[in-house]
Amino acid sequence: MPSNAIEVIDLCKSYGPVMAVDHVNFTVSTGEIVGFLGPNGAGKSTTMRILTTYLPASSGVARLVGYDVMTESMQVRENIGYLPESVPLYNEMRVEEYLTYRARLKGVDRRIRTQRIHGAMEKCRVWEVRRRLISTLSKGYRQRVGLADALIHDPAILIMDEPTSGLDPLQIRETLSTIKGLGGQHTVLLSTHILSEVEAVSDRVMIINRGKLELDLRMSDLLNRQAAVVLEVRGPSDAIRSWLMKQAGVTEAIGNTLADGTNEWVVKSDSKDDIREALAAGIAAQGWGLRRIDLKRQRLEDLFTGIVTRRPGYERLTQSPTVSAT
Ligand SMILES: Nc1ncnc2c1ncn2[C@@H]1O[C@H](COP(=O)(O)OP(=O)(O)OP(=O)(O)O)[C@@H](O)[C@H]1O
Repeated sequence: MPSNAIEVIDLCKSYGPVMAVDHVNFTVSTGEIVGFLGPNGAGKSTTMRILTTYLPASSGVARLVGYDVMTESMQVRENIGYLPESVPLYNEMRVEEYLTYRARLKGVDRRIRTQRIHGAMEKCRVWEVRRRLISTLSKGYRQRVGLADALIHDPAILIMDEPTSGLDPLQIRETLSTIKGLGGQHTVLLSTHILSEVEAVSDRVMIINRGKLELDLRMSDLLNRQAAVVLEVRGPSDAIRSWLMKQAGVTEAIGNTLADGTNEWVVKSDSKDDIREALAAGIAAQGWGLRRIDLKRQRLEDLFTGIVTRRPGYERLTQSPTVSAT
């Protein structure tokens, strides 16, 4: 199996004048769980529908486990499980009966069929409703039956479009824990609007906005990225600003005068080290009064809002098509 489960090169899709997917490049390594985020109309579903071979791209290349979505769509479908936002199920069938039907349709070998169906029902926690008519199931159980269906042929890649939409908080937690358990054995690409879901389950996050991939970042790197130090300092603001800007690692110092005349500073640094002690010592040595010093980590929500509303300082941060995700 290739080390990149998903490879997307310069992918474009236009609907008339609307560029729904605009020269998108990314790779996903085998076993990774990647959260695919974006505001409404960003191009998430279009990208996923191209990857799952339900929609042709206008140009560019997409390969899943090495198979091209345009020219090898059968092989792609054999290797993926797709959970669309609203799961199409046969209401008049019972859960196990439906999964047996789907396993047959997907060509799961008869000798291992029962084992696969039982395995998928256990993994997705639908064992207790296996004899129930699908029409009588709650939305959460229907979603899990859809997930069991997506898993039944043991696909290398799972693509899920808003898998928790419409679920209650307990069902969301259970679905997320099921998804997290799939990483390693399966490569997972999931789209969602809910940032905390991505933080909870993903190894990596990609943000698409107006068809363009704006961010592609490992969750572990997010923690180290652009930490800001918030300070409250009593002293001459011009002198404080120019002193702050001379300190090692400092890239930006934004001041704001508080009601009592003290200045609050948000200081950004590109250093991986915590610069608070050095700043505190330096401020004391200058004879200024330090009232507060906090480290503020950048959260996914800050990045998402910054990109979607195009705030300065939130530059595009993606891989080039030739750089591996590992
Ligand atoms: N069949 C279509 N015909 C014309 N335009 C379309 C079609 N499908 C999608 N679009 C447009 O393409 C853009 C991307 O849509 P897409 O559904 O991929 O976004 P999305 O990120 O999945 O949004 P949402 O989160 O709302 O589902 C939008 O501007 C949308 O209006």
